[in-house]
Amino acid sequence: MNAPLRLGTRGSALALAQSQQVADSLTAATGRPVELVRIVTAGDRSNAPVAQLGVGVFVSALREALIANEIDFAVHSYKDLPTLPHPGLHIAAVPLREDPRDALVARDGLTLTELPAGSAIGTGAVRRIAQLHALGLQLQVTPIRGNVDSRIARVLGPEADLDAVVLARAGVVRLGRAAEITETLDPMLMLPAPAQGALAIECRADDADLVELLAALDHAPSRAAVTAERAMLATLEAGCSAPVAAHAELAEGEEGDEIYLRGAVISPDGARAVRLSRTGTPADAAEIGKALAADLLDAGADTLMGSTE
Ligand SMILES: NCc1[nH]cc(CCC(=O)O)c1CC(=O)O
Repeated sequence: MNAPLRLGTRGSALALAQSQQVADSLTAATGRPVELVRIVTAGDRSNAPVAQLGVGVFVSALREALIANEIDFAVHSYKDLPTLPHPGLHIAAVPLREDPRDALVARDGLTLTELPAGSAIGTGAVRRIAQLHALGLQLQVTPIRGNVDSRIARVLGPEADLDAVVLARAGVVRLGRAAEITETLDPMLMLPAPAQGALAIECRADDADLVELLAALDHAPSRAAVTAERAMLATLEAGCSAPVAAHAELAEGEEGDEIYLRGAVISPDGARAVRLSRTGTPADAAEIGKALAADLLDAGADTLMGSTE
């Protein structure tokens, strides 16, 4: 019998939206019914800042449910996954990636450069804070946290207290709120987080039938791009604790597909940055990422922790 596959998900609006989208595309591609199973994570139960909890708390409850066979598979925002692989689990698919860029939601339809000096701009990630400082726009950068809806409400809600927020475009799009984005930020200004906009579909490594079934959702170019970005991040983590950004693009070259990987390490105060790039073939995605990380370290990435930490 075709019993429904159990897809474990967090209860946040974004997690539910992306899990439902994956469930629908799996059913469309394979005919298998999928049911969503809500998993409450330690991160959902706590009000402590994410910086203190670490994003890992959102992931580990789902992984424990997988290992305990309470669910069959899980959908993660790939950028929230630790770089170390989890024993016994397998990333069976990386579906077609959403636009990986960051987005601005500002009052009155303003773009980043149109914001008047002194405007209050909110964002949570140290990577975004560092790059906003690096732009030298005389903005008042305010650290914020919370889900996508509450962050947008800080600009557009009845009790708005900020002129703008920066967040991942993919999350806003998945929640159906793309119309509220006032500018999608060029990676030259704001290089995204490694794997931003991509999902990771994970199941038990020994569940061979499911590994094969889920492969129907895999999108090879998206997987190659994410592999390059994450290999860069993993190599840098050993030697550097400053904010890291990466963006891989695939393009047709004269001898087949080419991957173009850009990486940056920025000091937290934005005063100094190392930005470099590398190209190669998609088959060498991981090697390109590792090599770019080595280049960044050679160029001084490990010396970029500023005095703000
Ligand atoms: N940091 C939390 C997080 N993890 C994944 C997304 C959504 C975008 C994505 O899937 O990369 C977000 C929100 C954000 O950064 O604005």
